[in-house]
Amino acid sequence: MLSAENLHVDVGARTVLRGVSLEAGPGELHVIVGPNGAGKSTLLNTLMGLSRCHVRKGRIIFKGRDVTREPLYRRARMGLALAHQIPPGLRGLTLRELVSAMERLYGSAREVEWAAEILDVKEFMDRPLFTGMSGGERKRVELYLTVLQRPQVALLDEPDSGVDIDTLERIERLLIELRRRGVTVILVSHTLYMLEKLAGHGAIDRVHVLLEGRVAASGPPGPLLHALREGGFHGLAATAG
Ligand SMILES: Nc1ncnc2c1ncn2[C@@H]1O[C@H](COP(=O)(O)OP(=O)(O)OP(=O)(O)O)[C@@H](O)[C@H]1O
Repeated sequence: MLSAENLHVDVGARTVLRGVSLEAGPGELHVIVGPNGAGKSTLLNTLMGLSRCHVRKGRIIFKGRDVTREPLYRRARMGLALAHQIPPGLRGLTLRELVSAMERLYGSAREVEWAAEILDVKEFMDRPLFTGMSGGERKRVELYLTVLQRPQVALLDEPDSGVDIDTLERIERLLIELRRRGVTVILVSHTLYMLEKLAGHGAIDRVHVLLEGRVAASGPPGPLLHALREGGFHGLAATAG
């Protein structure tokens, strides 16, 4: 469905990714973990096609097509969506107005009623975006807007950061449901506790550990999450050599 082949990416004057490869099939949930600054957001932004991420080498294949040079809007039309780590500011619109505009673009919001329920966003419908929303509320709305695009591949950048434990549980349910519905998810997360729960449900297909712009380890979640719990990224880096 989506693969990165030996991606080397510069942001500004800095080389951030140094040969990253991964391959996610239909309906798979892949998790990217790594220390702050390892390049996780840059990887998602590059897959989405944000113009500040300059691909110096390597390719991105989406649905069998080389999209490395395709602009963001074309990738979005093909079925790729990104939930930002820090949702961009929107002004002058209520959530209801945005939902009805998106409904015209992507089809019925009724199709994703299940996501509105899981994320419990109804109370925000008549609030202007994102005025006065707490960090966790904003994350829920951002996730809902991503699902509303009915993507085939959802790139989720730390949807779980700064949210309370009840919201974490909602996000877990959302991830399990997206996977069940055949949506491919690439998730960046620091929440080991949530990842272990998801792995316990058999909901994670693969974990990739990114260290200094390279995939230091990649595999099924059990052994990798265990190694991270025991030794942190430092321990894993030592094992990976
Ligand atoms: N425009 C830029 N100019 C210079 N360096 C940049 C730029 N954008 C990102 N970087 C650097 O690239 C590195 C990777 O950033 P990125 O946001 O991808 O990390 P991350 O793994 O997502 O980190 P975190 O876990 O803290 O969110 C960081 O060291 C960051 O400072």
